[in-house]
Amino acid sequence: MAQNGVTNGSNDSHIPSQRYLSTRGEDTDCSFEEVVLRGLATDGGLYIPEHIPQATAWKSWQDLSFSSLAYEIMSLYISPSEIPSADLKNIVNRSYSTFRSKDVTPLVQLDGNHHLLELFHGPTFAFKDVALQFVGNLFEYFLVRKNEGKTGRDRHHLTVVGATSGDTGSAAIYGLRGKKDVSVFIMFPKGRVSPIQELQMTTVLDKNVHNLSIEGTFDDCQDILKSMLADPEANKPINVGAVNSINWARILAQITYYFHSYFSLVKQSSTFKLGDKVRFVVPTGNFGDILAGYFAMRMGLPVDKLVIATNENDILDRFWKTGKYEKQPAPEDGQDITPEGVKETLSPAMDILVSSNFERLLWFLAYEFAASAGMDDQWNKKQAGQEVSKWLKELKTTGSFGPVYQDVLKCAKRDFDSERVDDSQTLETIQALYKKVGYVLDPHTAVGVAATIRSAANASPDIHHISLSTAHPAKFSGAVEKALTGQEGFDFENKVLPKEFIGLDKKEKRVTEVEGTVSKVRELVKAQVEQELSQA
Ligand SMILES: Cc1ncc(COP(=O)(O)O)c(C=O)c1O
Ligand SMILES: N[C@@H](CCOP(=O)(O)O)C(=O)O
Repeated sequence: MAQNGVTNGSNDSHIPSQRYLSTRGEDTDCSFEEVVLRGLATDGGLYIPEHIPQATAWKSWQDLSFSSLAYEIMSLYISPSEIPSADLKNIVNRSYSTFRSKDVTPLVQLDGNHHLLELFHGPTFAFKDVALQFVGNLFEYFLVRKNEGKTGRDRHHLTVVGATSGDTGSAAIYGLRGKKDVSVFIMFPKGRVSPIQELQMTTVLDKNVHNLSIEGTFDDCQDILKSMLADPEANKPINVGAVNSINWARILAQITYYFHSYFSLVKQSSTFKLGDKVRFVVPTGNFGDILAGYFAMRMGLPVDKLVIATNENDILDRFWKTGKYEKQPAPEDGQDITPEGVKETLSPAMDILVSSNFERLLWFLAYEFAASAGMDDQWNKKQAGQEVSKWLKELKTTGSFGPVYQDVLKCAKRDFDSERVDDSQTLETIQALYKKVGYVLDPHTAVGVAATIRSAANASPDIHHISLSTAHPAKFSGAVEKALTGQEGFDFENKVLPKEFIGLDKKEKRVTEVEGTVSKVRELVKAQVEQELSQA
């Protein structure tokens, strides 16, 4: 094995690579490396694998460690001709060695058939670490390989630009800080991330890390990012890459914990057997986390339903109820003005108007609809790409599309349920669970737990629910203290706050305020990268 886990030859290099295509159908036959380094497809769509692999041997994975399981799953999507097996194992092992829990993502029983999947034991205390520790090492791997024997300006330099409502930013920074040949720029909406989230980002002073505070919402930051990625010519000479869940590697890495938690449930519960179906409930914003569950299900994991839990920014919940995807709901009776923009809620990481990964699910729904015509796979794929392009164009120009065909909505409802949880229900859920079992939920997880309680009321009593716990409660002290101050035994400073967060506010910070336009952000990024390269 050479530097940073890159090997030069492999016995398995004859195996053909899994190929990828864009949801808009114009960008096809791409390698895993191209997909990861580009982030967004060249036609503005999102990359998906040409085929969802079947995990025929999934039952034999039940005793594997988290890293070994991740390796097995990823091997089905990344051919050893692209990343030799020994290298992939090395990348995966290094990525999960930074987690505080030996199980990486432990499963905790809350109550009867309700379990909580704790995804916050990584460096930044949020579920994003599971993917971004891996993505950081993956970028490094590809860059080391590309730059072998090259010096100075000949080296390939990657400029990662990210948009965050709080968690992706710090997880990306911790995944990439100090790495060679990479610069990281994270845009966050000024005043709309929690104080701890902002400190987690702005107190990282590595030379390759830059925080940009943008006047506007998360959607504004995401739009700037997408515009930059869609115009590589204007970015020249820098190569812009993505760490948001538009990057396929993010989704891929998240598939592991659906399988892992399923196997943990089999081990922990006397009433749940290998092969039984489970419901996963996922607090949802950009639709990345739950999409990984969809892939797990399509690979063969027995899933009864995937339950989308939204806050008051409920575009997805409205789609599942009406088949219409619209940024703003139509005014209710007696209300003549449609409320404008995103709502600020107690679960700010999900304060999103448009969910970027929903486009990936739309492609699979459109493909299934096309396949019912009985034509061949190529035709179905072409139809799916055209349909998705049409829907997304309509969304861009009118702010909505749909209602989609009844059969498309039927397929969506077969695999998913949806629940909308408002702020008062979020607070009630944090309080009720604390009183019942003494467990402190973060507000995003509470949205999921409230949805689980509703889902359980409508499901067979035998069905087990796994709620995804997406962040540590200390990241959202405002909501947690609002719900629990005065409750017996509640002591935020001494019982909730992890030692890693103490004193963050006293540390030196670095952040730049930037006007929220593509041209201003691009200008700043280019100038900064030029400076970094000239000093390298
Ligand atoms: C704590 C937390 N929960 C839930 C979500 C929603 O996840 P997704 O955007 O993948 O749907 C996010 C942000 O992405 C988050 O930071
Ligand atoms: N909630 C996210 C928003 C960005 O989502 P991503 O999963 O697409 O990166 C955040 O915390 O930044």
